[in-house]
Amino acid sequence: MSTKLELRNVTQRYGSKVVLNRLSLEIEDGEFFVILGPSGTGKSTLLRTIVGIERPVSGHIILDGKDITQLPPNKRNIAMVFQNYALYPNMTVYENISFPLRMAHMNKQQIREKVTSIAKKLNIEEVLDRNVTQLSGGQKQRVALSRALVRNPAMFLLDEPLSNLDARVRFTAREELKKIQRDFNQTFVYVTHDQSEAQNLADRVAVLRNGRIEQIGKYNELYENPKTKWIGDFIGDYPMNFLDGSVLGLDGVEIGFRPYWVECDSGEIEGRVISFEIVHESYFVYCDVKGKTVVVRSTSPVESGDYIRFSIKKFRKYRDGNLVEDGL
Ligand SMILES: Nc1ncnc2c1ncn2[C@@H]1O[C@H](COP(=O)(O)OP(=O)(O)OP(=O)(O)O)[C@@H](O)[C@H]1O
Repeated sequence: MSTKLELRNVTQRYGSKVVLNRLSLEIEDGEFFVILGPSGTGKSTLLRTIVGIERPVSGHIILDGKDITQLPPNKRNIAMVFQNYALYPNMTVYENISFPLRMAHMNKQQIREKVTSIAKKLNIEEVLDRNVTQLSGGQKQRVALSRALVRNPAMFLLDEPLSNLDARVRFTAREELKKIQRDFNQTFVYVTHDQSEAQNLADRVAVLRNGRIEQIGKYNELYENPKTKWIGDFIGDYPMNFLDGSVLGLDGVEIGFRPYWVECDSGEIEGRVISFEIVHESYFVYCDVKGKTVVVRSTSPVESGDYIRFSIKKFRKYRDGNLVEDGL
Protein backbone atom coordinates (compact mmCIF):
# COMPACT_ATOMS: atom_id res chain seq x y z
CA MET A 1 0.00 0.00 0.00
CA SER A 2 1.27 3.44 -0.85
CA THR A 3 -0.37 6.83 -0.98
CA LYS A 4 -0.06 10.53 -1.57
CA LEU A 5 0.87 12.91 1.25
CA GLU A 6 0.03 16.61 1.39
CA LEU A 7 1.14 19.18 3.92
CA ARG A 8 -0.84 22.41 3.89
CA ASN A 9 0.59 25.45 5.67
CA VAL A 10 2.06 23.38 8.47
CA THR A 11 3.54 25.43 11.30
CA GLN A 12 5.46 23.94 14.19
CA ARG A 13 6.82 25.87 17.14
CA TYR A 14 8.90 25.12 20.21
CA GLY A 15 8.07 27.90 22.68
CA SER A 16 8.45 31.09 20.69
CA LYS A 17 10.79 29.47 18.13
CA VAL A 18 9.07 28.77 14.81
CA VAL A 19 10.64 25.59 13.39
CA LEU A 20 8.28 24.89 10.47
CA ASN A 21 6.84 28.01 8.91
CA ARG A 22 3.58 27.55 6.92
CA LEU A 23 5.19 24.72 5.04
CA SER A 24 3.29 23.20 2.12
CA LEU A 25 4.34 20.13 0.22
CA GLU A 26 2.99 17.28 -1.89
CA ILE A 27 4.68 13.89 -2.02
CA GLU A 28 3.53 11.52 -4.73
CA ASP A 29 2.70 7.87 -4.46
CA GLY A 30 5.81 5.72 -4.84
CA GLU A 31 8.17 8.68 -4.74
CA PHE A 32 11.64 8.65 -3.17
CA PHE A 33 11.50 12.10 -1.65
CA VAL A 34 14.62 13.51 0.03
CA ILE A 35 14.72 16.38 2.51
CA LEU A 36 18.05 18.20 2.65
CA GLY A 37 19.09 21.19 4.68
CA PRO A 38 21.61 22.52 7.17
CA SER A 39 21.56 21.41 10.78
CA GLY A 40 18.68 22.76 12.85
CA THR A 41 16.42 23.72 9.95
CA GLY A 42 13.56 21.46 11.04
CA LYS A 43 14.11 18.28 8.98
CA SER A 44 13.57 15.86 11.87
CA THR A 45 10.75 18.00 13.20
CA LEU A 46 9.06 17.70 9.81
CA LEU A 47 9.25 13.88 9.96
CA ARG A 48 8.04 13.78 13.57
CA THR A 49 5.12 15.99 12.60
CA ILE A 50 4.18 13.79 9.64
CA VAL A 51 4.33 10.60 11.71
CA GLY A 52 2.33 12.27 14.49
CA ILE A 53 4.86 12.22 17.36
CA GLU A 54 4.26 15.97 17.33
CA ARG A 55 1.14 17.89 16.35
CA PRO A 56 1.49 21.06 14.30
CA VAL A 57 0.26 24.28 15.89
CA SER A 58 -1.56 25.00 12.64
CA GLY A 59 -2.00 23.57 9.17
CA HIS A 60 -3.11 20.21 7.85
CA ILE A 61 -1.60 16.87 6.98
CA ILE A 62 -3.55 14.92 4.39
CA LEU A 63 -2.82 11.29 3.60
CA ASP A 64 -4.62 9.85 0.60
CA GLY A 65 -7.25 12.60 0.77
CA LYS A 66 -7.91 12.08 4.50
CA ASP A 67 -7.04 14.71 7.11
CA ILE A 68 -4.81 12.91 9.63
CA THR A 69 -3.59 16.03 11.48
CA GLN A 70 -5.25 15.07 14.76
CA LEU A 71 -4.71 11.30 14.56
CA PRO A 72 -2.26 9.63 16.97
CA PRO A 73 0.83 8.00 15.38
CA ASN A 74 -0.54 4.43 15.66
CA LYS A 75 -3.63 5.39 13.64
CA ARG A 76 -1.68 6.93 10.75
CA ASN A 77 -0.16 3.82 9.23
CA ILE A 78 3.12 5.63 8.58
CA ALA A 79 6.35 3.84 9.46
CA MET A 80 9.39 5.68 10.76
CA VAL A 81 12.92 4.29 10.66
CA PHE A 82 15.24 6.09 13.05
CA GLN A 83 18.95 6.78 12.76
CA ASN A 84 19.75 4.27 15.53
CA TYR A 85 17.08 1.84 14.18
CA ALA A 86 15.40 1.60 17.63
CA LEU A 87 15.45 -2.21 17.64
CA TYR A 88 14.54 -4.11 20.82
CA PRO A 89 17.98 -5.24 22.07
CA ASN A 90 16.75 -8.15 24.18
CA MET A 91 14.93 -9.78 21.27
CA THR A 92 16.01 -11.88 18.31
CA VAL A 93 15.70 -10.64 14.76
CA TYR A 94 12.58 -12.77 14.32
CA GLU A 95 11.02 -11.35 17.48
CA ASN A 96 11.83 -7.82 16.40
CA ILE A 97 10.28 -8.18 12.97
CA SER A 98 7.23 -10.05 14.21
CA PHE A 99 6.61 -7.62 17.08
CA PRO A 100 4.03 -5.40 15.32
CA LEU A 101 2.14 -8.47 14.07
CA ARG A 102 2.05 -10.03 17.53
CA MET A 103 0.72 -6.73 18.87
CA ALA A 104 -2.00 -6.92 16.20
CA HIS A 105 -2.84 -10.48 17.39
CA MET A 106 -2.17 -12.10 14.04
CA ASN A 107 -2.06 -15.91 14.22
CA LYS A 108 1.33 -17.63 14.58
CA GLN A 109 1.31 -19.35 11.23
CA GLN A 110 0.53 -16.13 9.34
CA ILE A 111 3.21 -14.29 11.29
CA ARG A 112 5.80 -16.91 10.39
CA GLU A 113 4.92 -16.75 6.69
CA LYS A 114 5.00 -12.97 6.60
CA VAL A 115 8.27 -12.59 8.52
CA THR A 116 10.02 -15.29 6.49
CA SER A 117 8.90 -13.82 3.20
CA ILE A 118 10.14 -10.31 4.10
CA ALA A 119 13.39 -11.64 5.61
CA LYS A 120 14.05 -13.54 2.38
CA LYS A 121 13.54 -10.44 0.26
CA LEU A 122 15.82 -8.39 2.49
CA ASN A 123 18.44 -11.09 2.72
CA ILE A 124 18.38 -11.57 6.50
CA GLU A 125 16.82 -15.03 6.53
CA GLU A 126 20.05 -16.50 7.90
CA VAL A 127 20.10 -14.29 10.96
CA LEU A 128 16.48 -14.58 12.10
CA ASP A 129 17.44 -16.42 15.30
CA ARG A 130 20.26 -14.11 16.25
CA ASN A 131 20.03 -11.46 18.88
CA VAL A 132 20.00 -8.03 17.22
CA THR A 133 23.07 -6.96 19.18
CA GLN A 134 25.08 -9.49 17.11
CA LEU A 135 24.32 -7.84 13.77
CA SER A 136 26.28 -5.50 11.54
CA GLY A 137 25.02 -1.97 10.97
CA GLY A 138 23.70 -2.85 7.52
CA GLN A 139 21.85 -5.89 8.88
CA LYS A 140 20.31 -3.81 11.67
CA GLN A 141 19.04 -1.40 9.08
CA ARG A 142 17.41 -4.23 7.15
CA VAL A 143 15.80 -5.56 10.33
CA ALA A 144 14.40 -2.11 11.10
CA LEU A 145 13.04 -1.86 7.56
CA SER A 146 11.59 -5.38 7.74
CA ARG A 147 9.85 -4.59 11.01
CA ALA A 148 8.25 -1.60 9.31
CA LEU A 149 7.46 -3.46 6.07
CA VAL A 150 5.51 -6.27 7.77
CA ARG A 151 2.97 -3.68 8.88
CA ASN A 152 2.36 -2.78 5.26
CA PRO A 153 2.50 0.97 5.95
CA ALA A 154 1.22 3.68 3.62
CA MET A 155 4.65 5.28 3.60
CA PHE A 156 8.07 5.28 5.20
CA LEU A 157 9.86 8.11 6.92
CA LEU A 158 13.60 7.65 7.30
CA ASP A 159 15.77 9.96 9.40
CA GLU A 160 19.41 9.70 8.29
CA PRO A 161 19.25 5.90 8.24
CA LEU A 162 22.75 5.43 6.82
CA SER A 163 24.67 7.90 8.94
CA ASN A 164 25.85 5.30 11.47
CA LEU A 165 27.40 3.06 8.82
CA ASP A 166 31.01 3.22 7.71
CA ALA A 167 31.72 4.46 4.19
CA ARG A 168 31.88 1.14 2.37
CA VAL A 169 28.81 -0.47 3.96
CA ARG A 170 27.02 2.79 3.46
CA PHE A 171 27.36 2.57 -0.28
CA THR A 172 25.90 -0.96 -0.47
CA ALA A 173 23.21 -0.11 2.06
CA ARG A 174 22.22 2.86 -0.09
CA GLU A 175 21.84 0.68 -3.17
CA GLU A 176 19.82 -1.85 -1.18
CA LEU A 177 17.55 0.83 0.17
CA LYS A 178 16.77 2.07 -3.30
CA LYS A 179 16.05 -1.46 -4.46
CA ILE A 180 13.71 -2.12 -1.53
CA GLN A 181 11.85 1.11 -2.23
CA ARG A 182 11.38 0.10 -5.86
CA ASP A 183 10.60 -3.57 -5.23
CA PHE A 184 7.96 -2.77 -2.62
CA ASN A 185 6.78 0.28 -4.58
CA GLN A 186 6.87 2.33 -1.39
CA THR A 187 6.80 6.07 -0.80
CA PHE A 188 9.96 7.08 1.07
CA VAL A 189 10.50 10.42 2.78
CA TYR A 190 14.15 10.50 3.60
CA VAL A 191 16.13 13.04 5.61
CA THR A 192 19.86 13.34 5.03
CA HIS A 193 22.81 15.69 5.27
CA ASP A 194 24.59 13.83 2.52
CA GLN A 195 24.21 15.32 -0.95
CA SER A 196 25.54 12.25 -2.71
CA GLU A 197 22.69 10.28 -1.13
CA ALA A 198 20.21 12.89 -2.32
CA GLN A 199 21.69 12.80 -5.81
CA ASN A 200 21.63 9.01 -6.02
CA LEU A 201 18.39 8.19 -4.29
CA ALA A 202 15.96 11.02 -4.79
CA ASP A 203 13.22 11.35 -7.36
CA ARG A 204 12.84 14.85 -5.91
CA VAL A 205 14.67 16.86 -3.28
CA ALA A 206 13.27 19.58 -1.02
CA VAL A 207 15.81 21.91 0.56
CA LEU A 208 14.70 23.29 3.91
CA ARG A 209 15.90 26.63 5.16
CA ASN A 210 14.59 28.17 8.37
CA GLY A 211 11.49 25.98 8.38
CA ARG A 212 10.52 26.75 4.79
CA ILE A 213 11.18 25.06 1.50
CA GLU A 214 13.75 27.09 -0.38
CA GLN A 215 13.60 24.95 -3.53
CA ILE A 216 12.11 21.65 -4.59
CA GLY A 217 12.87 19.57 -7.68
CA LYS A 218 15.17 16.96 -9.15
CA TYR A 219 18.68 17.18 -7.70
CA ASN A 220 20.04 18.09 -11.08
CA GLU A 221 17.60 21.00 -11.47
CA LEU A 222 18.72 22.37 -8.12
CA TYR A 223 22.34 22.01 -9.15
CA GLU A 224 21.91 23.53 -12.60
CA ASN A 225 19.40 26.26 -11.83
CA PRO A 226 19.53 27.26 -8.18
CA LYS A 227 16.56 29.57 -7.59
CA THR A 228 18.51 31.56 -5.04
CA LYS A 229 22.17 32.27 -4.34
CA TRP A 230 21.69 30.45 -1.06
CA ILE A 231 20.75 27.24 -2.92
CA GLY A 232 23.69 27.72 -5.29
CA ASP A 233 25.94 27.92 -2.28
CA PHE A 234 24.35 24.95 -0.49
CA ILE A 235 23.96 22.47 -3.37
CA GLY A 236 26.95 20.93 -5.12
CA ASP A 237 30.33 19.52 -4.18
CA TYR A 238 31.68 23.06 -4.36
CA PRO A 239 29.52 26.12 -3.66
CA MET A 240 28.51 28.08 -6.74
CA ASN A 241 30.84 31.00 -7.49
CA PHE A 242 29.39 34.50 -7.62
CA LEU A 243 30.95 37.54 -9.26
CA ASP A 244 29.65 40.96 -10.17
CA GLY A 245 28.16 40.83 -13.68
CA SER A 246 30.50 43.61 -14.75
CA VAL A 247 33.26 41.00 -15.27
CA LEU A 248 31.23 39.94 -18.33
CA GLY A 249 29.93 43.42 -19.13
CA LEU A 250 26.54 42.76 -17.49
CA ASP A 251 25.13 45.55 -15.35
CA GLY A 252 22.91 45.23 -12.30
CA VAL A 253 23.28 41.48 -11.84
CA GLU A 254 25.59 38.97 -10.25
CA ILE A 255 26.64 35.92 -12.18
CA GLY A 256 26.74 32.45 -10.67
CA PHE A 257 28.85 29.64 -12.12
CA ARG A 258 30.13 26.24 -11.09
CA PRO A 259 33.86 25.38 -11.10
CA TYR A 260 33.04 23.04 -14.00
CA TRP A 261 31.48 25.76 -16.12
CA VAL A 262 34.75 27.48 -16.98
CA GLU A 263 37.55 26.88 -19.41
CA CYS A 264 41.00 27.66 -18.09
CA ASP A 265 44.29 28.80 -19.72
CA SER A 266 42.81 31.72 -21.65
CA GLY A 267 39.81 34.00 -21.41
CA GLU A 268 38.38 37.26 -20.20
CA ILE A 269 38.89 36.80 -16.47
CA GLU A 270 42.14 36.82 -14.55
CA GLY A 271 42.62 35.45 -11.05
CA ARG A 272 45.51 35.01 -8.67
CA VAL A 273 45.90 31.45 -7.35
CA ILE A 274 45.47 31.30 -3.58
CA SER A 275 45.53 27.51 -3.22
CA PHE A 276 44.41 24.39 -5.03
CA GLU A 277 43.46 20.76 -4.51
CA ILE A 278 43.79 17.87 -6.91
CA VAL A 279 40.74 15.64 -7.37
CA HIS A 280 40.68 12.90 -10.02
CA GLU A 281 43.47 14.53 -12.04
CA SER A 282 41.75 17.92 -12.07
CA TYR A 283 43.01 20.99 -10.26
CA PHE A 284 40.36 22.82 -8.26
CA VAL A 285 41.88 26.23 -8.05
CA TYR A 286 40.89 28.80 -5.43
CA CYS A 287 41.65 32.15 -6.94
CA ASP A 288 41.16 35.78 -6.14
CA VAL A 289 39.22 37.72 -8.76
CA LYS A 290 38.93 41.41 -7.88
CA GLY A 291 38.91 40.63 -4.16
CA LYS A 292 36.46 37.70 -4.34
CA THR A 293 37.45 34.04 -4.03
CA VAL A 294 36.17 31.68 -6.70
CA VAL A 295 36.94 28.02 -7.44
CA VAL A 296 37.60 26.91 -11.01
CA ARG A 297 38.53 23.54 -12.45
CA SER A 298 41.71 23.40 -14.45
CA THR A 299 43.35 20.46 -16.15
CA SER A 300 46.73 22.22 -16.22
CA PRO A 301 48.94 22.29 -13.14
CA VAL A 302 49.06 25.55 -11.15
CA GLU A 303 51.14 26.98 -8.31
CA SER A 304 50.03 29.29 -5.52
CA GLY A 305 50.74 32.90 -6.48
CA ASP A 306 50.36 32.20 -10.24
CA TYR A 307 47.98 34.22 -12.32
CA ILE A 308 45.51 32.18 -14.38
CA ARG A 309 43.04 33.19 -17.02
CA PHE A 310 39.66 31.57 -17.63
CA SER A 311 36.46 32.08 -19.54
CA ILE A 312 33.00 31.33 -18.17
CA LYS A 313 31.19 28.99 -20.56
CA LYS A 314 27.91 28.83 -18.68
CA PHE A 315 26.44 31.01 -15.96
CA ARG A 316 23.21 32.06 -14.25
CA LYS A 317 22.18 35.63 -13.47
CA TYR A 318 21.06 36.70 -9.99
CA ARG A 319 19.44 39.88 -8.77
CA ASP A 320 18.85 40.50 -5.04
CA GLY A 321 19.89 36.91 -4.36
CA ASN A 322 17.29 35.42 -6.74
CA LEU A 323 17.69 33.77 -10.11
CA VAL A 324 16.83 36.01 -13.04
CA GLU A 325 14.83 33.61 -15.18
CA ASP A 326 16.05 35.00 -18.49
CA GLY A 327 19.57 34.24 -17.24
CA LEU A 328 19.27 30.62 -18.33
N1 LIG B 1 11.73 19.03 21.57
C1 LIG B 1 12.27 20.22 21.27
N2 LIG B 1 12.16 21.28 22.10
C2 LIG B 1 12.69 22.47 21.79
N3 LIG B 1 13.39 22.73 20.65
C3 LIG B 1 13.55 21.72 19.79
C4 LIG B 1 13.01 20.42 20.04
N4 LIG B 1 13.33 19.62 18.99
C5 LIG B 1 14.04 20.39 18.13
N5 LIG B 1 14.18 21.64 18.58
C6 LIG B 1 14.84 22.77 17.90
O1 LIG B 1 14.16 22.95 16.66
C7 LIG B 1 15.08 23.21 15.61
C8 LIG B 1 14.93 22.17 14.50
O2 LIG B 1 15.35 20.91 14.99
P1 LIG B 1 15.40 19.62 14.05
O3 LIG B 1 15.94 18.51 14.88
O4 LIG B 1 14.07 19.44 13.42
O5 LIG B 1 16.44 20.09 12.96
P2 LIG B 1 17.20 19.22 11.86
O6 LIG B 1 17.13 20.02 10.61
O7 LIG B 1 16.66 17.85 11.84
O8 LIG B 1 18.66 19.25 12.45
P3 LIG B 1 19.86 18.18 12.29
O9 LIG B 1 20.19 18.16 10.83
O10 LIG B 1 20.94 18.77 13.14
O11 LIG B 1 19.34 16.86 12.80
C9 LIG B 1 16.45 23.24 16.25
O12 LIG B 1 16.78 24.57 16.52
C10 LIG B 1 16.27 22.45 17.53
O13 LIG B 1 17.16 22.89 18.52
